[in-house]
Amino acid sequence: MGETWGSLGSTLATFMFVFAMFKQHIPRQAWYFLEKHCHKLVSLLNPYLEIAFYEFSSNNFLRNKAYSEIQSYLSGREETSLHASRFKADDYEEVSDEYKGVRVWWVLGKKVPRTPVVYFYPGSYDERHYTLTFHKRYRELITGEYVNQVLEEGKAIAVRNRQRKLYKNVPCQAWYEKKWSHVYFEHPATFDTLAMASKKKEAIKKDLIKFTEGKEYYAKIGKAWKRGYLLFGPPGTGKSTMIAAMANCLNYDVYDLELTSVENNNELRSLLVDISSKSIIVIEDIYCSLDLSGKRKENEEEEEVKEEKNSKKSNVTLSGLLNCIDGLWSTCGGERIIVFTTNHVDKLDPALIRRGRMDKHIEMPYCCFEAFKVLAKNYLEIESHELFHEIGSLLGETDITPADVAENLMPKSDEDDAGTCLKNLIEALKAAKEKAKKNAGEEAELKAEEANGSIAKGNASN
Ligand SMILES: Nc1ncnc2c1ncn2[C@@H]1O[C@H](COP(=O)(O)OP(=O)(O)OP(=O)(O)O)[C@@H](O)[C@H]1O
Ligand SMILES: [Mg+2]
Repeated sequence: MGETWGSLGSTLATFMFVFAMFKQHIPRQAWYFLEKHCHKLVSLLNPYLEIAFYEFSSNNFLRNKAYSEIQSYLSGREETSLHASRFKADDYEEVSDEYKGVRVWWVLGKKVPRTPVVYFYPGSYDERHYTLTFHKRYRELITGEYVNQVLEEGKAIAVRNRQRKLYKNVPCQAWYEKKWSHVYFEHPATFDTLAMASKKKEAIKKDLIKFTEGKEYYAKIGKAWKRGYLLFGPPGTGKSTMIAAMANCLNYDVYDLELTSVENNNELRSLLVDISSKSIIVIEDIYCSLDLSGKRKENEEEEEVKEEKNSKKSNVTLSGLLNCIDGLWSTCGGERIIVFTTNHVDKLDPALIRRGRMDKHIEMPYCCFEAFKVLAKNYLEIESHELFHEIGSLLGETDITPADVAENLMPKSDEDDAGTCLKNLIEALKAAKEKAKKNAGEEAELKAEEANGSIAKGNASN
């Protein structure tokens, strides 16, 4: 067999040599004709077939799922099989596999395959791709059963090994550059450690779980499988902590979308379609990210003119954002949660936060007694104390954020015990109460002065 191939190889080489000599005398049309038929000849003689699976689809929007699944499958095989050679990226090393007694070979590469290729996904030749080689005789078995099994198994392995990630968008110069960079998401916040009234917390948890289980339901009612949450409240009330708790509860990735570094609506759209399912898309401080206080622009042209004027700054418009939240593009991916946070809920455009876009509005309030008890348990590992009563009544009289309570409860040295920390908190609460009283007094004085001024003005004009 080897000899046959060897002699065939040298015959072809001689043919190619002679062919190259006469090449210059052959007219262009004839050259193309010969080239075409030579390829046919080679593919006819080669008993092996190759299939390429490209990393990116030609429209450059999505990473091919098949590519990722094959990657997971092969890395899974590497872990389970003692004999499997290492499968390094870009090294063209071959890994063999067997299915129902049929041998196949996988290679990861960037170059043009030498033999005829069936493109499962369109892509340019220098992209990364896996090439699967097998004997033509088993074409149906391999392209059907085997490939399906690889993809299924790869998907299962990926879910099992999933280490969650925190993504942030990065400005990119060229289409092939990655739009999102990531680190591993390791925030320790959970719903157990979140300081909040337990009834409210349970309701949010149930809402989230119901959402994750709702694939069929969403399909039945004809709604995209996504849910919007608006978290609003003063700084330090736990909005970001809540997002971390949500991600940990659902085992989702987090995409932290910084709108100010998104150049325009088009870029926002392509960022969005690049987000995988089972993820939380977060836009923090939505009020500060964009000028969303004004009315929704009725005239798209107006926005385009504005876009041209400040081509350097972010030109994401309110309508662009709205389109991404619940326009047709928003349905790419599925099983996604969108969370907006803000300290200024009253200043947001109602279009942005209407139900359907932001389905659930969650107010993150100042610290109540129940929330304080969660923090005391987290920070001091106590569930009751003689100072709890006093703290309870002070919390009822003044506004303090969970962040401030937490800071006071945290022991600052080895000598600090629970009593010391609780006393610190009582001092902080009293100081906050005094401050609030003083501010209220000053405000009342100012109002009285203003009222007197307007009366005096009225008298003078009379
Ligand atoms: N409800 C809470 N439960 C537990 N910890 C909290 C809570 N709120 C605040 N904290 C603590 O205070 C810190 C600040 O909270 P966080 O960043 O979540 O506030 P925020 O509402 O996002 O504030 P900002 O509006 O400034 O972004 C957190 O690291 C956490 O330790
Ligand atoms: Mg925050």
